[in-house]
Amino acid sequence: MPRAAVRLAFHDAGTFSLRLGALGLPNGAADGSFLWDPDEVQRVENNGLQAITAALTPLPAHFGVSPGDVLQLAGVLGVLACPGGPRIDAWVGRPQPANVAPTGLLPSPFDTVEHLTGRFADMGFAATDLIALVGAHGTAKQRFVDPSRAGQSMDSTVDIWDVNFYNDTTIPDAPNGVFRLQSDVNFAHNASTTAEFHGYINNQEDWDQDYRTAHLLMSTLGYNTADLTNCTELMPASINLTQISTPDAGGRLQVSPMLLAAALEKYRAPWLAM
Ligand code: HEM
Ligand SMILES: [Ca+2]
Repeated sequence: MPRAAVRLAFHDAGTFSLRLGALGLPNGAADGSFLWDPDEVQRVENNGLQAITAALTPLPAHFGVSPGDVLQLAGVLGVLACPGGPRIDAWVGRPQPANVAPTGLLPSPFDTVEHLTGRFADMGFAATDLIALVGAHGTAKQRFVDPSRAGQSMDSTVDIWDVNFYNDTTIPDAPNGVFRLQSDVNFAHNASTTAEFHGYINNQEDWDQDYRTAHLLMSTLGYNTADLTNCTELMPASINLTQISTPDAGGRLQVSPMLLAAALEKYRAPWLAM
């Protein structure tokens, strides 16, 4: 469910378009329109997001808040639920969705790098933001790109929020059992993105920082944070990966299941008590 929440947060924000906005046309913001327009999740590009959308749909009415706040908070919590996932600043106060999300704007794994960087620029992202954001595929699985390999993950440590994705996507052959999206492999090698992509290999600290900045921007696309309220202090603490793991011979962190269970307990406790 946390993986789906992160992807949903992206699909909610990923129909934002500065160009459409400049023309005075509807430009899907990070407005939770998935929880408001029952048809949106039926679009083919949103396959796999049905369960998380159904789980979140009753919450705006239940809590008396907007769909955008519920959906984007779920995305921030989804990242935080991953061991090692950073605490992204959380903002609330988005108004009700103003319109159904425009179609044809979400990226396909078969789009060219040029198209994808253009689309992200139209959302307001620099190439660095895009390359930091796709690092979320380090905790992603695919089901619909190749159904015969459904359930395969996009890096070799899918349960952990780490930078192995960048290495696993760059090396000539995919590690055993890893499914690489063509678009991610292209980012690793294309002249316009390869420097950013390589910059995150073995560089957890820079990635965390850039990811936090870019995800915050993503979660507020279409809004000005001056009109929103920062509620980051209500978020649970993140799980510090280095405290619950030891590096193996290859320098990769191996998580201790016992310490991970204890950390998850600590993470969930304040929320379960509510
Ligand atoms: C170039 C842009 C992107 C493309 C082409 C892309 C494409 C995809 C595809 C094809 C899948 C697999 C869907 C399936 O078959 O089940 C996927 C999964 C996922 N994507 Fe992306 N994505 C992009 C950017 C992002 C961004 C910016 C984020 C979040 C910040 C993100 C988060 C995820 C997550 C978390 C999953 C896994 C969902 C799950 O396991 O349930 N993606 N993406
Ligand atoms: Ca939306």
